[in-house]
Amino acid sequence: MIPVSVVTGFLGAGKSTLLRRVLRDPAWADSAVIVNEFGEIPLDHDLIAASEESFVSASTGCLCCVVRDDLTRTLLDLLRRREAGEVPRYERVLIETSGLADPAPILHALMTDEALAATHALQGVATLVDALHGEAALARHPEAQRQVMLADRILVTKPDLAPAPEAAIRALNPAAPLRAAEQGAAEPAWLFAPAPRPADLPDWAARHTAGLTSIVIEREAPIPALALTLWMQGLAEHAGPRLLRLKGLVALAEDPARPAVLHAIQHMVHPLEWLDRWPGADRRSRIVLIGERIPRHFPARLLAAVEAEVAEASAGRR
Ligand SMILES: Nc1nc2c(ncn2[C@@H]2O[C@H](COP(=O)(O)OP(=O)(O)OP(=O)(O)O)[C@@H](O)[C@H]2O)c(=O)[nH]1
Repeated sequence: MIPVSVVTGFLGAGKSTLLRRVLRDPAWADSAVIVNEFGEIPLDHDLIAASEESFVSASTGCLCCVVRDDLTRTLLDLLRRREAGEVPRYERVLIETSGLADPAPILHALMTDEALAATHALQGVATLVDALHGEAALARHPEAQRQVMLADRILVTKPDLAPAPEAAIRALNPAAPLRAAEQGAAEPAWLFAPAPRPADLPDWAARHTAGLTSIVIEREAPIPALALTLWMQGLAEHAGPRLLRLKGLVALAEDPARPAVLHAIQHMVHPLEWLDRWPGADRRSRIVLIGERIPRHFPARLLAAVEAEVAEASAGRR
């Protein structure tokens, strides 16, 4: 039986940061990770730098709705390839749901599929709650509420930025063990320990925030750092709290050989990180935005306008 754990938590809570850290731990490196993202292009796949032994498989779309059957198929297909020696002989599977997934239908699928139940053992649900944004997400988004309600273990992330929103968490889940960890430094043996599970999880329909869309921007030409900064400020001013999440791999004009990793969660822009090299041959900048009622073409048009202005200003200085 292959143990399977589900890692969930609202947009930007720190799921990929945690998994990247877990895979760096030699005792947990032999894990297969299935990443699901809401945006149309997979980025986390490139951001969770896997070791030789581990294996990361990515899908986009809504895991709890559209691609729910895909998950069952992916797990069984992965197992077949493991037996055939086509992928590393992983010892467990960690599923990172998208921040907008309701875990209920996912758990239901994992628990009711016969072929899956014969080969895989569900260990539990680890839910990450962002100390800074968690309380607001729990108040506004049904996905975030379900993620906490169904948690077997709760990990409060970003304790360096704010105190844990314990009252909001306990109102939804009074009993699950709770810890806090900075930058994903949680104990995997605690987080992924098998949890007792009721045999009859109801087949709840997924609950979702209405009106969320994801917008993708792809760029051939590197973007000047100043243009990127002004663009993000402009977006924040225009969209305010309607911009839930922005992440990307960006070729900056100042250093296009290494991609900069961009993260913003609502108004909070995290400091840029850098990858040592591009994950593949594709060196285009790619940015995914998730928001409520943001006009589809607005972000790309704003970026083009800001770039033109920055180019004009620097030409004027020459
Ligand atoms: N200050 C601080 N930042 C953190 C911590 N954990 C994660 N972050 C940052 O939060 C941002 C989002 O982290 P991710 O790991 O990408 O979050 P995620 O849950 O995978 O995001 P989605 O895929 O959009 O759902 C990144 O900039 C991280 O560096 C923490 O403990 N403290």
